[in-house]
Amino acid sequence: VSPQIHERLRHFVKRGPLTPLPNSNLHAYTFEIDCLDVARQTIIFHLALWFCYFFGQSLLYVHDVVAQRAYEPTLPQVPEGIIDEGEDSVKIVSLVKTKEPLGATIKRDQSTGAIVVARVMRGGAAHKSGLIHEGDELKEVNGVAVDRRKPKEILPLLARSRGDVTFTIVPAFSEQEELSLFVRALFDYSPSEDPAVPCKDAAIAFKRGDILQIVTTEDDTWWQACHVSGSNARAGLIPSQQLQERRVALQRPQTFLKPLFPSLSLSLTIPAGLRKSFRLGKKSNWVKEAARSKRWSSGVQESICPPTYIEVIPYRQDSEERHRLVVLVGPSGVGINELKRRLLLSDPDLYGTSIPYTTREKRSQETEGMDYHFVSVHKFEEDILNRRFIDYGTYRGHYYGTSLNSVYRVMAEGKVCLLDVHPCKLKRVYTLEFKPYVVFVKPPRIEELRLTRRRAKFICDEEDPNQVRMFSEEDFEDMIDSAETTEAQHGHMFDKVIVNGDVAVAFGELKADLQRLREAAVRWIPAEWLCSSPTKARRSCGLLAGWI
Ligand SMILES: Nc1ncnc2c1ncn2[C@@H]1O[C@H](COP(=O)(O)OP(=O)(O)OP(=O)(O)O)[C@@H](O)[C@H]1O
Repeated sequence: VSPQIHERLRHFVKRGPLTPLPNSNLHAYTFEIDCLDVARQTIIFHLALWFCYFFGQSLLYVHDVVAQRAYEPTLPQVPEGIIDEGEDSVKIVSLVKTKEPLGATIKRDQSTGAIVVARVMRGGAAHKSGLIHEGDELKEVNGVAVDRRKPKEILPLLARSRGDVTFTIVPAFSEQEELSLFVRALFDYSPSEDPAVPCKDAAIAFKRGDILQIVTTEDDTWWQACHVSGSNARAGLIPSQQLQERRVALQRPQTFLKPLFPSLSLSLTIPAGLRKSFRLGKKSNWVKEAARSKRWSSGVQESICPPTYIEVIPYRQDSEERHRLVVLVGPSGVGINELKRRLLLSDPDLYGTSIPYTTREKRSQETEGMDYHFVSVHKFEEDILNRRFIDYGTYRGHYYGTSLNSVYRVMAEGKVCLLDVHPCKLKRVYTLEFKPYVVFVKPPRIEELRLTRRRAKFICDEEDPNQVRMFSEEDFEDMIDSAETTEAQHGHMFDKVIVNGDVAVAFGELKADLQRLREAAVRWIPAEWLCSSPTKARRSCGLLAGWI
């Protein structure tokens, strides 16, 4: 039956739509059923045909509407001459005017003479439409140019309007649109794993270290941002700084807020420039305990806010200043010296390292300026007073330290200076002058540590390089524990995190990364290096005060 019905329908359609009789009830339609051979059809067939026709006709009608896109609203023509070449883009807003007023006031701008929207009343038709905003410049009302009229001449135009009122508007330049705030994300975010995101499709994923442009911070909880690099420039939702801080605060262990031994926190100064494996070796239980307390206490002082985003600005490097400071930080024994050694060997003309200062006696096999700069106690203390050390400390009655001079020396040779400092001392060089690139060397999971370090030994006494020992299970645990704390406290300063599992892989990654850094025309540097006062962006959204 259906092919026949289809055939009949086609026939009807060709002949044009059927017209119901004025008394349109079911029995009154004629439907030209004469074209069917009534004699050969049962009553049921007629009824089926009738229904199919009825719905079929509707279906064909809908098809035509969709095919011709006749459902789209038609915008009025933009009158010629109203908009000059190169002028701001206009928008045409059509509102349905009821008896209710539009809920907006207009005024003449004193400086430009333009007619602008002075106020949009909350809850009024204009406000509810979301299409008219304060500061919008009115060009036309219902096709009549208004830009040379007085406000009182425009009101009658509106009063006369019934039904649709069409406005031609130059949208106001909104402060919020002006927001051009770049941040580096300090955490990984995946909307698919976030049950709280209002709309997963409207959000964007990012990784720690990604540079994001914040487009709007109107919503306190969900900002809008887009990736600066990459093909997808679509803005999407990201957790706001406040939201992320709240989330981290909820996850943070209570001990973080309660230092165990606050009084010990400043008493430990770890010498710089020493082989850290030696530091690992000299750890006594007391030292370990104190080190733990130091982590929490300094953490509380420095990281009241959990790291969320850090404001950055683009910095164009000129070829003259390609060689900068590369700071390697990480827990003792993680492999910083190993990576530094491999970099120096791979390209001795490109990389150099700062030579530590010490007050201890030079040994026969040591060379001044190669192993250490050997100086007197008086000279060392003078340099301490003159703030010439990035980091210094004492061991067995001798001073050891890394001086700013030794960094300047390497940089003056046109080399990339590889510096290894305790993260607490990073602040000393975290300035525009040095523009450090900070690499955090992180241990892998404990299983991989056991596997990769099963034959590794480290020097455990600075005074005696022959004193070596193997890693213990406790060393691994301390390394992981310390890495977590360092990352939580100083992670906002890290440009790159390298996991040192397989040393060849870690070295390859570090080398390639430093190569990319040298070749990059633009670098994203912390805004705090350049602007001590709040930036325009900070003012406009009232955020990012201090570090975030
Ligand atoms: N990925 C790795 N796989 C195996 N052994 C490693 C790896 N990285 C480093 N080592 C070895 O671990 C030992 C300690 O490394 P290294 O001295 O570089 O650590 P460090 O971070 O400089 O330590 P410290 O800060 O305490 O001086 C060395 O014997 C080194 O060769």
